[in-house]
Amino acid sequence: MSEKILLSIKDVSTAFKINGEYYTAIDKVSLDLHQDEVLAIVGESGSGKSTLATSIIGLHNMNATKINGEIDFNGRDILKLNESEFNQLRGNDMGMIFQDPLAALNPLMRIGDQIKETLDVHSDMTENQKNARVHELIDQVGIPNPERVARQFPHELSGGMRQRIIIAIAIANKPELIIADEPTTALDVTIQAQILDLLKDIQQENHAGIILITHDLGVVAEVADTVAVMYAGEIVEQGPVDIIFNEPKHPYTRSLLRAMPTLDTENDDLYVIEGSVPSIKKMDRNSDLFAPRIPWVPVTPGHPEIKEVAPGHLVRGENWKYFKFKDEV
Ligand SMILES: Nc1ncnc2c1ncn2[C@@H]1O[C@H](COP(=O)(O)OP(=O)(O)OP(=O)(O)O)[C@@H](O)[C@H]1O
Repeated sequence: MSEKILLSIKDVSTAFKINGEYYTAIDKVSLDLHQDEVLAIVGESGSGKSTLATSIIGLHNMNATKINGEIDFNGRDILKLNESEFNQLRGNDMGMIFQDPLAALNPLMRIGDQIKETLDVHSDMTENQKNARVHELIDQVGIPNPERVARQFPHELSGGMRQRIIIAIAIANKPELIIADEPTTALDVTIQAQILDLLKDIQQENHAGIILITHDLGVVAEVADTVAVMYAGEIVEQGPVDIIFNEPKHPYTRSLLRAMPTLDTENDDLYVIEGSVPSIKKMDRNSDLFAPRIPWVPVTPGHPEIKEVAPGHLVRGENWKYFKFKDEV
């Protein structure tokens, strides 16, 4: 992992307008991403992972969204860019990979033309150079017979192949930052592993920084360098991947890890975290938002702050110091 900080997110909060009122979906999130780093953002559904991603890539309807804070990307505060500057940045410097490749591809357009569209920002490339680059990209994401595939339509490819095409589009302009939101969730397990290997290869070849959003800790273990655990729109723990897996501190991180299926766990032995992530309308931001899900632990009043407990390892609040699972009490 390089020393160079590519993306620095400082105190970013995003609120959505619902029936005329704003509700906070992410609250004062701060993170750094280095060049060559794969940062995984984990948490259950509704914890704010996608909202963080879409806040970085500027994909919100600003009539109904308020974003505060600072997002510094290569020295520019991207929250201050106008729409056309943002579009330029997205096409060139940031690549995005989403969960559902079918939704992201145009069903009526040939694969090659869809990849080529991304290259159109380069007015200096000739048509032949673009075609050659399209074939090179299809080859780079591990699809055999690129000339033939370039002429095909999305429905002619399998789900795994389509996700490879999305990755080809995302890396077409060699972006420095790639944001992948649940890139393997829709795929079966063997294909998942191949796509993760591919992401890892690309990160090594292109020296990109990758933000990988997932609810799957198996995916995290496979590819991440660092991890940020989100709950109810906040980071509750953050650190290098081996620390998060081997010395997790926050009760939420420990619960997620305990709930993680392993090869030797029988399905009915799986730990279940009580309750669910509250809706943004019901979050009391003056409290410990995870506390209601561990009701046997005494509640500390007020809102817990995040603190560094060891170099590069941050944990929110103090109750991790005496937290025990219910069956250990
Ligand atoms: N456009 C929106 N308008 C109103 N509320 C929203 C909007 N987008 C997300 N939310 C709410 O913000 C909270 C965080 O959602 P978000 O999708 O970021 O979570 P997530 O961790 O990515 O979950 P998932 O894995 O299900 O996508 C949820 O309570 C969600 O209902």
